[in-house]
Amino acid sequence: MPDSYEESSEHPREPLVLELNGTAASKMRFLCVSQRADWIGIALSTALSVLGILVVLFRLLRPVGIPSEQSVAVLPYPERPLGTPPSAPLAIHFFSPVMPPTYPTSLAPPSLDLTTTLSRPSPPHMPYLIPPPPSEQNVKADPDPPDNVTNRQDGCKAVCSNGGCMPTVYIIGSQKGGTTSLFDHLESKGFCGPRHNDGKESHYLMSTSEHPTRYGYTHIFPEHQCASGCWIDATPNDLPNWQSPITLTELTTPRERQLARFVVVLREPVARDLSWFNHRKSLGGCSYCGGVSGLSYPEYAQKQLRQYENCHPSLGISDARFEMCPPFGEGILYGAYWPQLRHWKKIMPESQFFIAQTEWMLHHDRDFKKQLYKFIGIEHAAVTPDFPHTNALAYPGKVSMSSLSCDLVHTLHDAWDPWNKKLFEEYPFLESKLWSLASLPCTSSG
Ligand SMILES: Nc1ncnc2c1ncn2[C@@H]1O[C@H](COP(=O)(O)OS(=O)(=O)O)[C@@H](OP(=O)(O)O)[C@H]1O
Repeated sequence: MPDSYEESSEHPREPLVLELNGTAASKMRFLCVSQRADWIGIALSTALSVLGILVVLFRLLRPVGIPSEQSVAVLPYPERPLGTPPSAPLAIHFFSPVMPPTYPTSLAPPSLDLTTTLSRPSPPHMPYLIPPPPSEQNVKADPDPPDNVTNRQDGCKAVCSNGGCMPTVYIIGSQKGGTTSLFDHLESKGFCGPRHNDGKESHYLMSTSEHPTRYGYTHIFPEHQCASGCWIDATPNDLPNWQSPITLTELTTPRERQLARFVVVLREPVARDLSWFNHRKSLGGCSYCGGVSGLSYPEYAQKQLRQYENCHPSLGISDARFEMCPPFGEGILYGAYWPQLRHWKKIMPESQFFIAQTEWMLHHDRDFKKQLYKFIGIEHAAVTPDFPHTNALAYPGKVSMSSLSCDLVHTLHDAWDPWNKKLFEEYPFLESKLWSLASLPCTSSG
């Protein structure tokens, strides 16, 4: 048996049939490998050529306007806890996330009304409205921003890249909590809302948004279309929406998440629910108004109560109940703020939330504004008195709380009360008396 065997040029592909001892067999393996190398080489080079052609085709066919991969943050997807993610009623997807939307020219950026240079505060120290700072492991690392991001850290200015900006202020709730008046006020101070839809709410982060992308979201906030550079997304459906904070995490860089400030104004739940009922009634039929169609408020409320009582009552007042009975845009759990905030705070650092009651905001508007301005990085802005009163949506049949029977108002109050108690325990700076039974007007049956 020779030490080596070279393929004969005369019989290049004839199989070898040899009797081998152990040593020869081990050598023979190399011979076979070398014999097959040609085939493998041919296969590999063919595969590489095909791959090359595909890459060239892909780059040629990619539509103009889609960002390159480097401009899209690839971030870890937070694990979704037990239970299906709830949805919300405003199932509106406003534009294709693939191509940039067009913006109405009528939405000119408002002028900046800030008295001095804006400066972003270090994590806020406002004992009245802000919960204590989070533990260190709660605060996410802040690596260097990517090269193509304008690194503007001052004041409320957004981080912009590739022509779009990531807002730094989010009014996430509560729906019917006076968020439009609050937004209008901040707009009068130079903040800018999304350049689509109603100019206030993007509805982009909610579970109903199809294929949200960083590009699609930031281009609702186009660079150079806001004189102050301070962008807000004021979508109040985000607070009860399971998906919203998860999507926001997917679309943002760690730095952008660190700059984000979440403003939450919570309205007494019975009043909030009635306002949301009136809102849908006032529109006289709309894509998300089905829930109130043909129902009086007492009928609607009883229906919501029954659904709530039948949905995992054994889970009591718990996160699990909220997860298992997701509020699809209405009902008792839609006004249960405690588990909603807990979900958000599992994903975003606690120190970045500004939480207040609507009633407090309206009755202590100067104090509220001072604290809010500091929180969002415009502490030098002049505090102008009073909030505008917008979005009252008056219509002939508008139901007032004082016209409702005390039996109904008390029953509703009792349904929300244990959720409110949890909220007050977790945020002792909130005032339980503002939401007490005595604060709710009603008509006694006797
Ligand atoms: N300044 C002032 N004083 C008293 N009440 C006020 C004020 N600003 C807003 N509101 C009331 O807030 C309700 C609208 O809330 P939102 O703007 O958050 O609604 S929405 O979710 O954006 O549709 C809506 O409540 P209802 O009137 O009960 O429907 C508004 O009247």
